[in-house]
Amino acid sequence: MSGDNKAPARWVIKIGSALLTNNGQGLDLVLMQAWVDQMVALRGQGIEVVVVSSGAVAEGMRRLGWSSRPASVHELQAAAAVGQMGLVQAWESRFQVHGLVTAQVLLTHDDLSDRTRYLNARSTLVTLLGLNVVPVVNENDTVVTDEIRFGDNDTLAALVANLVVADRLVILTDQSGVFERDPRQDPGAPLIREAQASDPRLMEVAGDSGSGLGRGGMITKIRAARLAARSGARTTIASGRSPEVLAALAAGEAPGTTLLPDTSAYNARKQWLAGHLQMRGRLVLDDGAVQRLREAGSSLLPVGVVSAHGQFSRGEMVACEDQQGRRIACGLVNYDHEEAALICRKKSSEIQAILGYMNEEELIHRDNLVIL
Ligand SMILES: Nc1ncnc2c1ncn2[C@@H]1O[C@H](COP(=O)(O)OP(=O)(O)O)[C@@H](O)[C@H]1O
Ligand SMILES: N[C@@H](CCC(=O)OP(=O)(O)O)C(=O)O
Repeated sequence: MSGDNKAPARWVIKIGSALLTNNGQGLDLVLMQAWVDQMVALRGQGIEVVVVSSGAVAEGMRRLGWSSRPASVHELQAAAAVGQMGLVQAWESRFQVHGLVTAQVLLTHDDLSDRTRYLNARSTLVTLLGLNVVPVVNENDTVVTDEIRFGDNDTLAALVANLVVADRLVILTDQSGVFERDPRQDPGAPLIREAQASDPRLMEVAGDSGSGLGRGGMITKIRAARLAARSGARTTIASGRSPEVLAALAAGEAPGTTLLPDTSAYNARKQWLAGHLQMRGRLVLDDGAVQRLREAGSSLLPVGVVSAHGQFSRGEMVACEDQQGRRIACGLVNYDHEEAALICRKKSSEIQAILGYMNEEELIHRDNLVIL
């Protein structure tokens, strides 16, 4: 089993309110188009993109002619409902320039804490990515109550990064990154270029939101980096106004502040996978496949799979067993149960002819496989 192609990289890109709405003056359509152009280029390089877009409340306030953030939850929710229309219209039309379709995904805390809803949210997002659609995520502000709200989209973006097991979380904001002191108070403060996400000093330098529009400030961004690190994602906090910031990241440059997971991204992701997703089915492997998985750390190709059991969708967790029923590994599968049944024992070069399309040449890529 070799499967040497890299699994598609996956980035979650979060854009904050002040940045997106030009400090509350209205959606910055020029900047949005610039990010969209770069995201489309990322996709051309094999990087799947999920957008987490704030700005519903800020845009709703502007549309309703409110100059200060209302105190009552109901008014905030009303503003979010108005503003969300503007947000999704703007994203959809910017991506349409490139012939791409977007999808609105509104999530609440319950969606990510309940096991079944978590897996449904995951399947939907992974399916959308498989369909070449760009998901645009926000909190479902109109139905959340204070006790159950994420409150800030930094946390939501990190949980989405966990959900889709992203490689990278990019938080675009109105500052160039994390500074040693809030640059709104001290414009001379030096920029922190790189740190471990877990570094306790970060919590000391990070302050609240200085814009009055965003909710989180730097504290929630650092916490988000820690959450994202659990599933192996590195986080970049950078200025969304810096030209070509996403393209620079894709080119291997490090604009802004990079916050790294403690263990290698690979190990963190594997540990997280092992503990956080429910098994939805089983693949029975032949002896050769068992040996390649254990000894060579290879991907699982369909040719080494004898049979598929259970009702799993693409992107869900399945167990890999030997023919005596011993569990060897588990991992995120690239095909659903019907497709898997059709391609078992077949060479990857035959997938296209059998299914009429090919997602990936492996059933489970080694990056998404945990050997037990
Ligand atoms: N150490 C720090 N480095 C950079 N910005 C900081 C820091 N501490 C606090 N901030 C504030 O965080 C703000 C960004 O957070 P926020 O307004 O919530 O943005 P967003 O809307 O992008 O989520 C910055 O404008 C800045 O005033
Ligand atoms: N769901 C809210 C998100 C508010 C929020 O977290 O804003 P930010 O701190 O700018 O990312 C909205 O769309 O207004």
